[in-house]
Amino acid sequence: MIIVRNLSKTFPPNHRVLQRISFQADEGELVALLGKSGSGKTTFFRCLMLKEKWDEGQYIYDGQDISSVNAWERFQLRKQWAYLEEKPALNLNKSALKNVLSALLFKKSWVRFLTNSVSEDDHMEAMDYLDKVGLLDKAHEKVEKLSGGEKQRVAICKAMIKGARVIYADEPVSGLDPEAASLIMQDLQAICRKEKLLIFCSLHQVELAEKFGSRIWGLSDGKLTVDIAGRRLTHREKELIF
Ligand SMILES: Nc1ncnc2c1ncn2[C@@H]1O[C@H](COP(=O)(O)OP(=O)(O)OP(=O)(O)O)[C@@H](O)[C@H]1O
Repeated sequence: MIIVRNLSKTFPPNHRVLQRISFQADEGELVALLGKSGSGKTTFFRCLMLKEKWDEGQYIYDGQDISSVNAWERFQLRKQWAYLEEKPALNLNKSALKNVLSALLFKKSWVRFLTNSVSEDDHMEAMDYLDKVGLLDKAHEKVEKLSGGEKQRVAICKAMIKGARVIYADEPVSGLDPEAASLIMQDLQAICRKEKLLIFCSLHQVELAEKFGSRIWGLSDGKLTVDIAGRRLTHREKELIF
């Protein structure tokens, strides 16, 4: 699904953040990305989401070389990707349900877009996703009243209803207590398996990467120093990352 060869990124004047990163990742994989603070995890995601330009390297998505796509194709590609942040960008004054439905903005027909109307199907689909993440009873609750973990689950529902095929989750469980963090990781693992998504998830907690990652990557000094199937990391592997 994604093939990257020798991707490098330098911030001016000469801060090299990513150095010749190469990998292939496919649908159904949950890639847990570990790395020290400042190791380049966010920059890496931003490059893959075309929010940041890279200096050199080849990036192929679904067989298509990204360097050759035009602005319209980029726009279409971006619709297939979702970004989950530590603090999800939600409208706090609106209900969980309305926040989820807002992700349909670009999927709606023009008539429904202009009249801002929601079809019965959209409504049911949004409720289904909220149900899947255990938020059905909070569907009509204002987001400002939800906990950090619940807000993150609303953001996951937004990604799902948008029809995202790739999710970039940038430290989605930072700031959550261990139980809430584990629930979010369980949700990501479940949708990854069921919907055959490709999920990249940057984490600071090694244990979560070991428990939920189908694959574990380590980023250090701008290089992918570890790329293994999900399992307990050895001492040596941890040293290569931290
Ligand atoms: N727009 C920018 N201009 C210049 N330098 C930047 C820019 N964005 C990030 N950097 C630098 O690139 C390096 C990597 O930053 P990045 O945010 O990608 O790391 P990270 O691994 O996500 O960190 P953290 O775990 O703390 O979120 C840092 O040294 C940062 O200061």
